[in-house]
Amino acid sequence: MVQVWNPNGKYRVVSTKPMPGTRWINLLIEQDCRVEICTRKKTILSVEDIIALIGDKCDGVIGQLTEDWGETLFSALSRAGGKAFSNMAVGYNNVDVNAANKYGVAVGNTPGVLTETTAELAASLSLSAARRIVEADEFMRAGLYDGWLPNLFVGNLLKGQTVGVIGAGRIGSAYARMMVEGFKMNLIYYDLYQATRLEKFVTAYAEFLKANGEQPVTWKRAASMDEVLREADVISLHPILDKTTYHLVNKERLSIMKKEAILVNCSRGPVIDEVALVEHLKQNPMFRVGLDVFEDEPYMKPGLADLKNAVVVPHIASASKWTREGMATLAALNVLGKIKGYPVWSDPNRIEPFLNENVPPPAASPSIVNSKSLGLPVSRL
Ligand SMILES: NC(=O)C1=CN([C@@H]2O[C@H](COP(=O)(O)OP(=O)(O)OC[C@H]3O[C@@H](n4cnc5c(N)ncnc54)[C@H](O)[C@@H]3O)[C@@H](O)[C@H]2O)C=CC1
Ligand SMILES: O=C(O)C(=O)CO
Repeated sequence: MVQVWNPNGKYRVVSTKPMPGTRWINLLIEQDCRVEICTRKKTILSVEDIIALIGDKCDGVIGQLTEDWGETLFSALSRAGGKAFSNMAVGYNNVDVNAANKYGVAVGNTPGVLTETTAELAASLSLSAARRIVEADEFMRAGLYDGWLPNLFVGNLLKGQTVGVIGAGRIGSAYARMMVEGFKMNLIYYDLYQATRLEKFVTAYAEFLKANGEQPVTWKRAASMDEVLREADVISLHPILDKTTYHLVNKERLSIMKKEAILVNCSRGPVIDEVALVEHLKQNPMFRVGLDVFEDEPYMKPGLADLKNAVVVPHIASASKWTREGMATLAALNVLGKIKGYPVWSDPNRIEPFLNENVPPPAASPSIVNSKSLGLPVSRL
């Protein structure tokens, strides 16, 4: 149930799951690591399962967003001599960073490499919901199509409508750009910070459209999230999950959205109150959702699976081959960097040098979220 690579390696690195590609394994082996990969069929490993994997001596662990990395696991890792953990994910709401700090364990994540892939899935869900693709597909397969009809699966036109983005960070901004440029939608966004590059992009695109005699697109930074919910026709959620974003979309907020709006969630399930959402979908058949994430993954709240106005996929937003291999590489290099005493890369938004397969990666950890708390040195590169 454990696959071992380079058994005589000096440092023991455990991966709680097999991960795509082989580059991440090779990079670890080249730096004298013994790599142990858990191959158990059980999808979600418990804290006890992971304690058993850590054992008595473990220098670092690569883990998954389904695992509960809190006090118990960080103390177990620390007892085994480990100082490094990396999630194979950009989101790390499954990690208690304070507990990691207490045991001096560096916590890595994998930003950037999944930005476009995740935004593309959000765009796919937006289109699937707007054009009722899943419903129509089911209809065809059921043999119900008996000829073209003026009223068959009529959906929403995106062009000229308003796309709303909540959390215009890396992924939210990439999604906004796709929807604005791809479908000539106007943008309204809400974030704690100004998305300057996104604003500049939309302004430049508007100029381009105007110069070509077309209606220019517009953008607005909303003063509140409610403003986005009231005004947008398609709304996509891209904030981190923390105390401030738990149930950000609840019963009251659903009620202020347009009756024919589309809501997409590729962030984390608990950002939406899913029970309230199921009720809202039942009451408003023209309201549609595209969901990649769920409040109690892997489960859906009762009733959701029966609703035709919901498109649901199993947390696959980052699932492209290039991205998943890149995530594995970044996670492995986060752990390796700490083990080898390398500094932390100065800009986690500029991770390309780590992904170039033709040259060795920089001697740094690409992204350590608690580097400041641990006082880790920063790379000058
Ligand atoms: N479904 C999936 O497979 C994936 C999900 N994700 C999720 O997407 C999240 C975002 O990823 P990135 O864009 O790379 O992170 P990011 O840090 O670049 O963007 C997050 C944005 O949310 C904003 N934000 C934080 N609190 C907010 C609030 N209360 N209201 C509005 N905005 C708020 C931040 O200011 C920031 O701009 C991750 O934390 C993760 O949970 C990421 C990748 C794949
Ligand atoms: O990276 C993340 O946060 C995910 O959800 C998986 O890609």
